[in-house]
Amino acid sequence: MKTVTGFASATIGNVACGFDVLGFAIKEPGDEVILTLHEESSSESPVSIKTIHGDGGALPRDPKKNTSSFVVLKFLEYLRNHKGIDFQGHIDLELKKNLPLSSGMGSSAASAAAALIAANELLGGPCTKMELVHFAIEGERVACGSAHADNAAPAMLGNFILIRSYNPLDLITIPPPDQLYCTLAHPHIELRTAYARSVLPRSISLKTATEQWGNVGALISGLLTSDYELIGRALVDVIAEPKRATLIPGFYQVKEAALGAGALGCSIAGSGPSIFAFSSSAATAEKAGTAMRNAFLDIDEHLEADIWVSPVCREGARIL
Ligand SMILES: Nc1ncnc2c1ncn2[C@@H]1O[C@H](COP(=O)(O)OP(=O)(O)O)[C@@H](O)[C@H]1O
Ligand SMILES: N[C@@H](CCOP(=O)(O)O)C(=O)O
Repeated sequence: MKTVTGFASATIGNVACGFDVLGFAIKEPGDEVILTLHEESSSESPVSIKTIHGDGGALPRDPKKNTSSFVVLKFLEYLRNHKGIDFQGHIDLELKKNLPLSSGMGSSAASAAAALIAANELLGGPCTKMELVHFAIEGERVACGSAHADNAAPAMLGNFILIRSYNPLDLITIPPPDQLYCTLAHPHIELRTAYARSVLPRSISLKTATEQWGNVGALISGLLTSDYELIGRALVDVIAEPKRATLIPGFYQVKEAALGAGALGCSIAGSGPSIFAFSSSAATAEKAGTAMRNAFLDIDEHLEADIWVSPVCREGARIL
């Protein structure tokens, strides 16, 4: 038997104005997937979920419904159809779910990326990370009904990832500025990605579109030139945030607190309920975290929130 452990960290999709086309990874926390290879096939499915820790029993144990096992099945299918590798053994999967579910932290994508990096290592590394990312994106379809890449791609590849095109998939890696820090505040409530997508408008005005893509261009420019003031100025979302803010108790108070503590900008992490802020120093990022946590506590709901401060992860999914 051979055992391999894969790790993939939390990601923040959208990054305010880049709905479905921009995301980045932070260093911690993340999901772990432990795969054990058995040379002999022992069941109908080549992948079995043996244990899931930390999900409170919420996640599917059916290998075709959990993102971690589903993407390994897609990976094995690809090997058979495109690499001439017809896997005849069996893989036992153990998932350590360190990321909160429906949190806005890309938890399903982290499970998928961790499983894929481990499966690829287990079978001798037949694929590149750029090949693996296709399966991680498909895992999002299982998780929330849509194959958005802004969590899956940075979970696998690290850095900021801009999705220029979904068909064909065209991903652009943007390394982070050296002094960029992310503060992530996760209130202890759940907001399902699929529901948070259902509240979005199906069409927008030309004025709104123009404002949004102007900020996307400015944000990319700020990231590439390490222009921290421009990054903050461009962190404006006029499409998703106005609709989703109402789903997050205290959103505007938390945003004001982060900016008041010196953060460059602040918006919803992915589809929420987590909220992220950028700062140009670790000290300011820590101050913003304290302010965001206190703001969540001060609202009528008195929400507890977990806070993480992290630079952007440049490595992506890795073997532990
Ligand atoms: N292995 C998995 N890890 C996390 N979520 C999963 C997994 N498999 C299926 N899901 C489902 O994915 C949906 C999206 O949740 P999740 O990805 O945790 O949200 P977010 O991306 O906002 O953190 C949830 O309904 C969750 O139950
Ligand atoms: N672009 C997606 C991002 C979802 O991120 P998640 O971490 O909440 O799953 C969206 O905004 O729906």
